[in-house]
Amino acid sequence: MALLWTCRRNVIGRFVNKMSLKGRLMILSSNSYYIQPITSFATHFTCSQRSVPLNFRIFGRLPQNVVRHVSSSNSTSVSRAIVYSTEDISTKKLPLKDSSQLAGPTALNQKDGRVWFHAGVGHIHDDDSGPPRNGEDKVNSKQMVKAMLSYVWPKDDPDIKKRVKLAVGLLVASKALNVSVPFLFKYAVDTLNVSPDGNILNLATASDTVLTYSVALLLGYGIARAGAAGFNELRNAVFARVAQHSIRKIARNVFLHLHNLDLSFHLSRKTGALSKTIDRGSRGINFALSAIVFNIVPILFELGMVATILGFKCGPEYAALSVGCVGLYTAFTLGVTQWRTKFRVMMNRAENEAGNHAIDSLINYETVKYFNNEKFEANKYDKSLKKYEDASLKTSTSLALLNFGQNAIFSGALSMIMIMAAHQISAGTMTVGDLVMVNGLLFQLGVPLGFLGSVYREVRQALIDMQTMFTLMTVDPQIKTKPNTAPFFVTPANAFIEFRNVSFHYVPGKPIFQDLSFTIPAGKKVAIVGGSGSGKSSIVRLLYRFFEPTHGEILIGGKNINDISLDDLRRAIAVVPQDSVLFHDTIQFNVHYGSLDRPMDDVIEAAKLADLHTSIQTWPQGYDTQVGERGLKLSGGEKQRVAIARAILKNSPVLILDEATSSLDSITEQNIVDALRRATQGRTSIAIAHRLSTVMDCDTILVINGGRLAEQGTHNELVSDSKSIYARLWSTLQGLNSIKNS
Ligand SMILES: Nc1ncnc2c1ncn2[C@@H]1O[C@H](COP(=O)(O)OP(=O)(O)OP(=O)(O)O)[C@@H](O)[C@H]1O
Repeated sequence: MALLWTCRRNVIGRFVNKMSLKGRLMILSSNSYYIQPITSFATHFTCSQRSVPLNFRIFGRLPQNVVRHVSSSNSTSVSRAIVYSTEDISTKKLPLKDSSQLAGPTALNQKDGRVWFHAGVGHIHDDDSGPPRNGEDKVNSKQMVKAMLSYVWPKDDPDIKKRVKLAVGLLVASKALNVSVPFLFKYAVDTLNVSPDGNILNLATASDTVLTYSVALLLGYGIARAGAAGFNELRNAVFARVAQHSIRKIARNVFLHLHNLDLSFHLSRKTGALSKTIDRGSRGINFALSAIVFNIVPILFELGMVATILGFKCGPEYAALSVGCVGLYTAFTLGVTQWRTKFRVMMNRAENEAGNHAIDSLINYETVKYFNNEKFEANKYDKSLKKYEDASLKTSTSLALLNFGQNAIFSGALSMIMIMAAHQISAGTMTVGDLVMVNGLLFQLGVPLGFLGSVYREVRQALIDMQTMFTLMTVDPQIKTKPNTAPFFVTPANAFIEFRNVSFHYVPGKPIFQDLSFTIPAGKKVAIVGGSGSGKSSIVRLLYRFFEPTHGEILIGGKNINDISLDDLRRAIAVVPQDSVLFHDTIQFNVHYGSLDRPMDDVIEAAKLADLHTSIQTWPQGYDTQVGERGLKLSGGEKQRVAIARAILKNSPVLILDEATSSLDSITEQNIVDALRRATQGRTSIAIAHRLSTVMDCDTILVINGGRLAEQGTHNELVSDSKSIYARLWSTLQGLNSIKNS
């Protein structure tokens, strides 16, 4: 059953209108509910500052008017909401009078306190960059036109403006010449057909003047046609720079914007689809602009001219018929195109699906091979291709219908006008030249009209693409530098870190930290250990402000990291992540990436410290060795050493090593541990490791368990308490080592 929620008060952020999400309604108590997402992006489901209705489809039986005043203390829950059944939304809203009348768990047909529901407003997304999410309110047409104009009419670029003006001038000239063509033809025909006294001309006795005059007119006809085409092409050439310039500018801006968005945003999006959004959106601007300025407006302009000429020259019925024909033609075209759009959407979707599948499958080449799943992958790919094939067939068939209908309308109107003209010619009120002119004018009008369907469809698509892209531009990063934040420099001397009563979760209902507190003194080497999934890497993400705690504070140098600019904070921390992903470039580029303005000597020094330099020298191309996509041509250990080298090159007062040596053999690991000891001298360093042997010499070891700091101390202190988690971990490790060595 579909329900309407009206959020009354903003809880977390802005609500996304027209979205499609899946989640489950958690019932905490008789009047306390919250939405538990089951897809990652649904995490972003929030209420609006505005009242925004949203349809929910609940799987299971639900009474008509179900919940009133949904509330919960949980930060991700709806603080206050009213739920109505959809049957009532258009006419009257029927909230329950009393929240005590809430449907109980049985009525909600829920299991273990959960009701599964599917929410959606029926918005068709033909682009799997996904529906708008957190903070993404769809931009409206006005905002879009404004944004579009800012690129084609840039305030600070007179050259572009000049080009736009010139292009419009060329357009008017081209249309004026175009309309003059049938006139010149008419006069040429009349000159050759009718003598100055109004009788049929006998060409055998006609004077040379008649011939010269008609030749001049026909020459003019040719020049006008060529001129119209020439101006048209010139206009395209002049406008090309405007279009390309705006595409480049907007693509750059969107790209930069994407880099400013939160990690959580990127984790919930498909990267391929995002790049498509930029690509399609920026091209969409060009297309929509060109189509509107050089197609739709010119058609209207030409129709106006033709109708006026026909009205004055041949009579109002001609004007009415031609306008009527164009009106019917347009209505038919738009109607059928609208109907056909869904096939196009299906095609796009299937194409994206097939593309995503192909990429995913090829990226996982090795996994596919390890499990002999080539056939399975091919079948899955073929399923998407089949969908594409079906949709593509429907697109072609419906196009045939569109073309036929357009031709039928146009030919019918043309014949009627010709018959009317023939009557007038026989009555002597029109000449044969007039008939030729009417025919020419209508035919000329038919040429751009023939493109109307595809232009309309493409413009609609372009507008959707632009909307997706501009909507993306409206997404505000949740994590950003506060305005007027004063510069703050973390130095090795003040790089002490404190987590103060930090609570955090990625997904509501699954807390990662609860009241986590610890301090890391400046210049000390601290290790964080704990079971897999205990939240060790999450500590790093919180410190780096990739995510924000739901409660508590994180301080560096005695200052809350929220009060430090992201730039200052992130400059102070160098991270060697758990999965080191490299750029598809050379080793040198990848190490240099740690600090692009440092000289090559420093790059080599960092590589030496990371025990990488010797390996690099054994490769034929040395530092110019290509590492392959995501560094796939390097071994796990080599990748880790590149990541360590670039972190060393960054030269930050805080160095974080997240399982930085997990892929190394014992000798290399020992070399690196020694090197890191030197590199971390005088810096604050945090080492996350499963292999406790690598953290034995740390000044403090923090043991995380159950979202809290369970233990802390030096290795010896922790091992001496045989009941400690650390001691148990240590003895397990020792046991494993003795099995290995026996
Ligand atoms: N973006 C995310 N969205 C939802 N859950 C997440 C996300 N990132 C991590 N988690 C979950 O948070 C928990 C802690 O993850 P984290 O990576 O911090 O653990 P860890 O202690 O570093 O684990 P390991 O030792 O296995 O690397 C895990 O259960 C993980 O599944």
